[in-house]
Amino acid sequence: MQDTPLIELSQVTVRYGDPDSGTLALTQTSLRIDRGDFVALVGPSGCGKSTILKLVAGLLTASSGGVLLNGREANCKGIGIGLAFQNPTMMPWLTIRENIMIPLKIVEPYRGQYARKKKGEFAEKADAMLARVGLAGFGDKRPWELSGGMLQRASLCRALIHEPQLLLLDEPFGALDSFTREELWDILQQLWMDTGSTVLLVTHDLREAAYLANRVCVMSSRPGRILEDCPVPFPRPRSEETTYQPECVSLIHSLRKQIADARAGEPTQENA
Ligand SMILES: Nc1ncnc2c1ncn2[C@@H]1O[C@H](COP(=O)(O)OP(=O)(O)OP(=O)(O)O)[C@@H](O)[C@H]1O
Repeated sequence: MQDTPLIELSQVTVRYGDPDSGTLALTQTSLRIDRGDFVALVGPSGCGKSTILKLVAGLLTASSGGVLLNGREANCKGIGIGLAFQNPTMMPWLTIRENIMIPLKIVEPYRGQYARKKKGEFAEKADAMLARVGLAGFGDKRPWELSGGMLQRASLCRALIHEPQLLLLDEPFGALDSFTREELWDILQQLWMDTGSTVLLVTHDLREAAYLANRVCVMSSRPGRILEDCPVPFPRPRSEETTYQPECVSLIHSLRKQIADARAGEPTQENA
């Protein structure tokens, strides 16, 4: 018997706004993600990638079809979820350490212990995470004192500090220069390998998808659905060099072609 997947979308439809005439964002979308997997969602702009993340996070309800998390209907409280987006929103009046500790203030079982532990154990946990991402000593700084890349590192710490089972990432490195982005791929890969979290990553960067993911799911143009589910078989840990190996280059070309076909509304052919 197969284990219950952590995420299961079955024949999901999402229509925003008016139930008859609103924007149809997703149709017949099915996706299964097992615990510990790392899945990248790619596809034409506006095809519904972020909509899938919102469904999984319990921030949006499907118009029809099923969205199960750990076998139960998805809602914000079902399992621990970490979130990181393209532009990390930090509270400017808090230090970086305090920003990172925000999930501990909100999520049980940490919430009940927050008042007692925020100056001791929790602060040490935040500092240890900052050190993991190369930001040792930055805990007392305010957000405006950090660069975009540093803020994105801190935002990864905040997404992971409550040890979530699931990490949802929406173009987290999209706004960064390519060197910083590649450094953060390495950091994210290490964090994923160490924590065993399940990751669902939305990205427009196909090299990023091939570097990080175990599977890349290619979506059709809006209304979106999953067209192809491409395994990424390269051994771990991967490095920037991995993305220049012929097998990886050919995978990236194939993904690019599938998305170009999807944008043109043509049927895709795997590895064409
Ligand atoms: N709250 C909303 N109300 C109405 N329409 C929406 C809403 N959110 C998204 N949409 C529409 O639904 C479609 C899918 O949006 P979504 O943000 O999921 O796409 P995406 O693939 O993440 O886009 P991108 O790659 O450009 O970030 C788009 O046409 C978008 O305009």
